[in-house]
Amino acid sequence: MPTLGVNIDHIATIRQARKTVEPDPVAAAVLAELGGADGITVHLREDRRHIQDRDVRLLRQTVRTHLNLEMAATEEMVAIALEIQPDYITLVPERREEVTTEGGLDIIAGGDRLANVVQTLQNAGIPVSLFIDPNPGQIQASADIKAKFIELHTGTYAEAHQENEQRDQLHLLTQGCEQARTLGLRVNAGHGLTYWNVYPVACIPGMEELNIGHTIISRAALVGLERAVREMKHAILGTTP
Ligand SMILES: CC(=O)[C@@H](O)[C@H](O)COP(=O)(O)O
Ligand SMILES: NCC(=O)COP(=O)(O)O
Repeated sequence: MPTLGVNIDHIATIRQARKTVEPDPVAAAVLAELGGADGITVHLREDRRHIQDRDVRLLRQTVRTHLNLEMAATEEMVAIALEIQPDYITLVPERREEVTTEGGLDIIAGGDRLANVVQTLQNAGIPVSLFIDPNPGQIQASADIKAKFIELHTGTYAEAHQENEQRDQLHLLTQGCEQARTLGLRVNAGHGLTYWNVYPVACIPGMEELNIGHTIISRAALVGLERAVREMKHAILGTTP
């Protein structure tokens, strides 16, 4: 079954609501790891709406599992990544006006510029994951530019409320994972996964890591972060806490 990367962005959202010092994402990462997180994911956005540069620098020193830095494929972010050296990077699309990530990165349109970003980061020893829709053309393009991983965007699956639509989206994710593995890509998934919809995605053969944030932080606000992470680990395994 896949491992769990806990995205702690929205711990920082609470802090930034008052531009104060608490809750500290660095402390949250410790609690998430104590609860069983296999990795910590943070999205350093161009607009710094939640995670700050200071958070990423301190997390590099304190995370004991692995640190996944989500970022746009910009010069600014590449420079930060090369300085901080996360365990891996996930390139994601970004629009300042968006509430949250709205879709996958367009690898096909990214062309040589995106290929050069992937090469620069991987030449520096940082494996790159590309956050993409489960689209065969985007998966092929990800392999063509020699990314190590893809992260399949599960947002459309998560938003599907009809059983047949959920089934169709799950099939797309399963097919996408199979195609990616055949091309030598390692496969993660994430976005919009919850305690109630995660298990079918966790059962996809070859799925390595699920990056999950909002639902865990939401539950943590009521029951505490260690417990929320432990319960997500059980949800992924299909076991009872
Ligand atoms: C790429 C993705 O789905 C999330 O990891 C991303 O971090 C969402 O952005 P927010 O955390 O700002 O909602
Ligand atoms: N890449 C997905 C992620 O890190 C968390 O997304 P979400 O669970 O907050 O929607």
